Amino acid sequence: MEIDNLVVRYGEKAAVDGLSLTVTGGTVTSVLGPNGAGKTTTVETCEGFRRPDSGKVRVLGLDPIADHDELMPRIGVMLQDGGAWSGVRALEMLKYVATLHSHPLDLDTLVDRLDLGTCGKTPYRRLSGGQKQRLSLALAIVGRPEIAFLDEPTTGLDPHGRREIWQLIRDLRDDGVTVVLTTHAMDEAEQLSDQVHVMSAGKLIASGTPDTLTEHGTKSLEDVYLALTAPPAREQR
Ligand SMILES: Nc1ncnc2c1ncn2[C@@H]1O[C@H](COP(=O)(O)OP(=O)(O)OP(=O)(O)O)[C@@H](O)[C@H]1O
Repeated sequence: MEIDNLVVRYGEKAAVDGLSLTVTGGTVTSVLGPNGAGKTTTVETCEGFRRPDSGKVRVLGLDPIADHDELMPRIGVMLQDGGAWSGVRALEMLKYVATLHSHPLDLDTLVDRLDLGTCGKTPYRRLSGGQKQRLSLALAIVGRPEIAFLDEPTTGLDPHGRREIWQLIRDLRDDGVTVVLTTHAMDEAEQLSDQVHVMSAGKLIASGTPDTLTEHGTKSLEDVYLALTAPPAREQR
C-alpha cells in the first residue's frame, strides 16, 4: 500500500496534511497518534470511503475510489462503531456478510475462535463492548481479505480477550494477510507491529520498527510516543 503526499480536508481544516508512507505486504503496520491526529481519516481514505483532496493512494495497486468495486472484496474493514444494524443478531450479521464473499472462512471455526458462540443470538445493540469488538473483527476477516484495516481492535476487551486478538492478528500475518491497525495501546503496537508510524496533526512525525524506535528495547514504546507527541509547554506567566 502506498500513500503519497496525501491531503484530506474537512472544510478548511486539513485532517491529513501531506502524509506519505508505504505498507509492505504480509506485515503488521500500526498507525499511532493522539486523538484527532488523522489516523481514521487516513485509513478511511485507503478504504475508499473518503476522497483525497490531493496526493495519491494505492492499495493492492488499485485506486480506492476509481477501483472501489474491485478493491472492496479484497480488503477487510473493522470499524470503531461496529458497522452492524442495532437489531440484528450477531450470528445473523456474520452469516449475511459471509454470503457477500465468494470464499468466506468457515463460520463455526471463526465463531469459536472469536468466542461468539454464547452471544450469537443476542441483538447487536445488546452485545457487550468486547462482544461488539469481536464481532466487528469477525466481520472484517470473514471474507479472507488480503489487507485487513483494524481500527482500535482491542479497545474494551479484557486482558484475555486482548491476547486472543493479538494471536489472531499474528496468525493473519502468518497466513500472508497485510494488517494495518490503529491503536492507542502502545504495548499492543510494540508486541504486534513490524512497522510503526506515528502521526500528529495530520503529519507523519516518526516511523520505524518497534526495535529501532525503542532503541533496541532500552525505552518503552509508550515513553518514545509520549516524548514525540508531548504538547508544547504552556507559556509561563
Ligand atoms: N466528518 C468530519 N467532519 C469534520 N471534521 C472531521 C470529520 N471527521 C474527522 N474530523 C476531524 O479531523 C481530525 C482528524 O480526525 P480522525 O478521526 O481522522 O483522527 P484520529 O487520529 O483517528 O483520532 P482518534 O484517535 O480520536 O480516533 C479531527 O480534528 C476531527 O475532529
